[in-house]
Amino acid sequence: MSFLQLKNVSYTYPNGFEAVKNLNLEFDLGESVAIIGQNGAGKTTAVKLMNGLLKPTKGEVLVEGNVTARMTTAQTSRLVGYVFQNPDEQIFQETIYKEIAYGLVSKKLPTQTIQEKVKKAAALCGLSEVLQEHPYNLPYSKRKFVTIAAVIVMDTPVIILDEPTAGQDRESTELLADIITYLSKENKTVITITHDMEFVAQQFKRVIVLTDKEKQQDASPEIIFWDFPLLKKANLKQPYICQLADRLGFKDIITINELIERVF
Ligand SMILES: Nc1ncnc2c1ncn2[C@@H]1O[C@H](COP(=O)(O)OP(=O)(O)OP(=O)(O)O)[C@@H](O)[C@H]1O
Repeated sequence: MSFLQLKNVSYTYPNGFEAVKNLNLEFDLGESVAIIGQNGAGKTTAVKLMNGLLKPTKGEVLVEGNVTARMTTAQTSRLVGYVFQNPDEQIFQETIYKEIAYGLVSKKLPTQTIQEKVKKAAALCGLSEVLQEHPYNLPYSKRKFVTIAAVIVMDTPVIILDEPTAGQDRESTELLADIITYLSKENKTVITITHDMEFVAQQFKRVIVLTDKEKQQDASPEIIFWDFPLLKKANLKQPYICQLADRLGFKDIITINELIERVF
């Protein structure tokens, strides 16, 4: 049985708008998965259903075999951590240390354990030097790493990152890739929503495409980024390396190394 399952899940917002329809998905521990799709496709709604912030209006979400509709949001979020799209919806402490430590303090862990865990999460997220700063002394892109550290520190089996690449420069995107790789090695399930197709091609072996509330595809990037009707339907662009390979007459390539091997 998969750790996280969505079975025929639909969600209609209180205003009557259906944002997710008949979604069936399964995630195992240790998997690293990207969710992509046009604006408004239902990606954020889908992940909020996974961590219990929303409960399905039809179907079931199961975490470790338990139905989230019968769990409190707090219980579900102890298993499925969610880093919000907008860090400013998540940050409310006056130092970065306190922000990362908040969940651990709520769990009443010993101070030394808290210090050790915060130090480790901060180092992973490139925040070791700024722990005593006010979060709003950092730029928006760095505040996103504060919220990532605050979720990682809770050690949940599943971690959802909602658009972590938005507004990030090359160095920060590489740091994100390192964080995701580290978490996968720790046997965490990492589910990442992103509009950065280059990042998806480089980082993920499994990609889920949502369009207009429904799942269109759940496959490897090699399949997804060479499925032109799907890319058109989902309003997605091929990564540049695929575009170049296509012009050179090669197919099914998604990395620079693959292209080099074919050319030379
Ligand atoms: N609280 C809400 N009440 C009503 N409709 C909502 C609410 N939140 C989101 N929606 C609508 O549900 C649809 C799906 O939104 P969602 O944020 O899940 O999409 P998304 O794929 O994450 O989009 P984006 O890539 O732009 O973040 C959109 O049409 C959105 O306007």
